[in-house]
Formats: sequence, C-alpha cells, structure tokens
Amino acid sequence: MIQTIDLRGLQPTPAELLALVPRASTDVSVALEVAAELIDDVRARGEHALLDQAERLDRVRPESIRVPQSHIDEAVAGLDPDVHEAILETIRRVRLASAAQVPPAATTVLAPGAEIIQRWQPVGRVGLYVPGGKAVYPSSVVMNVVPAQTAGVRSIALASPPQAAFGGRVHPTILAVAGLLGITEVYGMGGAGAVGALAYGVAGIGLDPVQMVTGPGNVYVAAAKRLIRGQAGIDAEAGPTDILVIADAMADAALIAADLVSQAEHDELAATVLVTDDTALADAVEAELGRLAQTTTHSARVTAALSGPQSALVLVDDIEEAAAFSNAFGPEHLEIQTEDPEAVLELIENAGAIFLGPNSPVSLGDYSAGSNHVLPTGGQARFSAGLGASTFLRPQQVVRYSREALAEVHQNVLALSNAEALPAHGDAISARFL
Ligand SMILES: NC(=O)c1ccc[n+]([C@@H]2O[C@H](COP(=O)([O-])OP(=O)(O)OC[C@H]3O[C@@H](n4cnc5c(N)ncnc54)[C@H](O)[C@@H]3O)[C@@H](O)[C@H]2O)c1
Ligand SMILES: N[C@H](CO)Cc1c[nH]c[nH+]1
Ligand SMILES: [Zn+2]
Repeated sequence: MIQTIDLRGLQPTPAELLALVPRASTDVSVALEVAAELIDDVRARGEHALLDQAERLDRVRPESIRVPQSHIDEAVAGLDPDVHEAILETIRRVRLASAAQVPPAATTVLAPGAEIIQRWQPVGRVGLYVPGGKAVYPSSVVMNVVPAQTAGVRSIALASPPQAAFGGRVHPTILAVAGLLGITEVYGMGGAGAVGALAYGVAGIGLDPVQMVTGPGNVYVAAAKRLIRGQAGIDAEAGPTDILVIADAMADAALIAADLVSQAEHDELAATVLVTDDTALADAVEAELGRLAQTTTHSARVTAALSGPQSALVLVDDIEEAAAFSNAFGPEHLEIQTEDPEAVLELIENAGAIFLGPNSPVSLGDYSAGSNHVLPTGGQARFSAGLGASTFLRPQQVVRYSREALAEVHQNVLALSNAEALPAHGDAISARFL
C-alpha cells in the first residue's frame, strides 16, 4: 500500500527530490479559501458565527464559547490519577527543557560609554490552540502553555474545539491540564474560526485580541494561522504531522513500521517516509506495515496516510544521499536509526526535531521526552523552528551612548547621512554639539 521510490544510481537535485514525494496534500494553501471565509464570518458576527461554525463543523452547539471556571475545576477534580501523574511529569520535563531556551541578556561595550544592551522581551498576550477534531490533544496544552509561561507571557487565552461527546464542552482532560497549569481563560471553539477569534478578538464574550497565536492543528488551523499573520504573530504552521526515518541495515524493521504508523494515525494527510540504503530493510518494513494493517488498532486513517502520495519507502545508494533527501524534505520529525546516528546527525541541516537511535522514538517526544511536540510541517523545518520559550521572546536592542561616545562617531553619522541625502539625520547629531 505504501509506494516505493528507487533513487539508486540517480543524482536528483533537491527540487527533484521534493517533487518525487509531493506534499500537495499537506500543503495548507488548499485550505486557505475555506479558512478565510470562516475568519471573515467571525469578524463580522462574533460569537454567533463561532456557535454556528461549531454546530456545522463540530456537530454540536455549545451553551457558550467562554468556558466557565466551574468546568475547569470539575475537570481537574475528575482527572484520572495515572493521567494526572503522567501530565505532571511531562510538565516538569518540558519546563526544564524550555528554561534552556531562554537566552541570557547581554551588554556589548563597543567603545568607552558606547553600549548595546540585548534584552529578550516576552509577548504580552497570546492565544494557544489545542487541537480536538479527529483526536484530542491534552499534551498540546503542556507544549503550548509551558514555554509561554517560561518566557514570561503575562496573559494566556486557550482555544480548543467543543466536543459532541461531552455535550459541547471542551474535552475534560484538556480542561484539566489547563487547570493544572493555572489557565483560566479558555474558549470552546475550533478550527480557522478559533484562530480568527483569537487574533481579532470577540467583543461579545470578552475575548481581547492576542498578539500571537501558536499551536498545532489540521490544514484549516494552519491555513488560518497563515492568514492572520500580520494581525498577530504565529509560530510555525504546525499542520498535519510528518515523519521521516533514515535507516541502514542495522535498524529494526518492526520498530520503524511502528513509528511510521504512530504518526500516520494523526491524519489522512500525515506523511510517513523511510529513506534507506538497504533494500532488505525496505522490504521488511513494507511487510511489517502489512502485518500492522491487520491489527485491531489500525484505523482507516492510517491506511489513507500510508498510501497517500506524501508517504513512501525511498531507496538510495548510501546514507549521505539519505541525509540529502531528508534535508530537501525538511521533516517535522526525523528519526536516525543507523549504526552511528551521531555521524548522520552531522549531515542534517533541516528538521523540526531529531530522534537518535532505537530508544528515542517520535511518540516519546510527543508525550514524555521533555522536548516540544509543536513542530513545523510541510517542509517548513527548512526555515522555521519548533515551538519553545524563544518563540514568545523578542530580542530588543537598547542603545546607550555617552556624550563622549557620541562625539566619537559624529563625523561617521554625518558622512553616511549625506551619502543617503538625508541631512536631517546628521543635523540631529550635530545639534547636540552646538
Ligand atoms: N505539527 C504539529 O506540531 C502537530 C502536533 C499535534 C497535532 N498535529 C496535527 O494537528 C491536527 C489535528 O487535527 P484534528 O482534526 O484532530 O483537530 P483540529 O482541532 O486541528 O481540527 C478540528 C477543527 O477543524 C475544523 N474543521 C474540520 N473539518 C473542517 C472542514 N471541512 N472545513 C473547515 N473546517 C473544518 C473544525 O472547526 C474543527 O473544530 C492533525 O493534522 C495532526 O497531525 C500537528
Ligand atoms: N505527533 C504530534 C506532533 O506532530 C504530537 C502528538 C500529540 N499527541 C500525540 N502526538
Ligand atoms: Zn503524535
């Protein structure tokens, strides 16, 4: 069911490599038109639009969009003890790893009395999206909230779709994790409309516009984030999941197949790719995928993702070519399952997160590793990063010069302002020495 692409003996360019495994189906541009209509509707009709969209797209009309504190408190009280314990440990690990993403302030002295202070300023108010359509993602509450809190964000609003199975409430485990993290502003709204509501605000329900929207979601959520960019900042477009595994003859086919299936179960649009220089391994992974397809937990969604044009077993001549393929693909998750993963790591430029060796699977990172699972998809790891504390921090340079230090560069400013025919710039310096 999964296609095989044989690149042995060929020397494709990065562009040709990308065309071989097209991710048109995971390209959010296919959803831009629909997302734009939903956002415009929310801007025009506020809460009524959100309620109507919930009824149509989530198949339930919630009592209200703003979640009352009593629902959050009830959810915390009713949280399963095992899930509670697992969440607390995930929070602890993500907090520790996120703290390492906060850069220190630094002062550069360029000459006596000439200082540039580099400081990192948190965004004031953010909107965090937690998916809840085909699956629900309490773990994404941790992955959004903890880095925002670590960065020092002052005000946090959280949105997640209303659930028909819970009478239109947000999923109780999502509410419980929000409660454990001290989040009180929660909205039961999903998809593109929710992203629009966060970015533009909804006066009728007291939702003030946020300055940044982050979090994962389906193609409609990712498309909406692209559309509101400019009105608010965003993290990467963390859309339908993808995984690429680089493996050699030393790898275990059963583990690779399990890891591909683990990400395929997110979405029919998920991309699952193995790149290997070992034909026997590719054959064994294919056979193992066939075996897993007979198991009870194997959903139609997994079959659709594995058999889509975005998924493939790719044969290459050697592991250097596998790394070149991966760099062109820019996977959200890259697993390196080779004899010497550290050596392959040296060849990697583009990936959302990297998982080394047989004991560091992607699903560990999804829940309990301490790394963040909100990562760039659709090849965006070629130019953007996963969510972290630094996502919510803006570098600001503060300039402090003494009179003597300014005098030292006075003539330089005059020369440059004259060269640009902007003499008032030079005059502003000269005015200080009249
Ligand atoms: N990249 C990452 O970091 C990351 C992390 C976790 C999950 N994900 C991805 O998030 C996604 C979660 O998707 P999901 O569906 O479970 O939840 P979701 O919350 O992202 O999407 C559900 C919402 O989509 C909207 N919607 C559904 N069908 C629609 C349609 N036909 N037209 C317009 N809007 C529609 C509805 O408003 C609904 O509330 C998956 O693709 C998964 O792979 C990505
Ligand atoms: N694999 C997803 C990131 O692409 C994250 C996740 C959450 N829950 C399970 N998985
Ligand atoms: Zn996952």
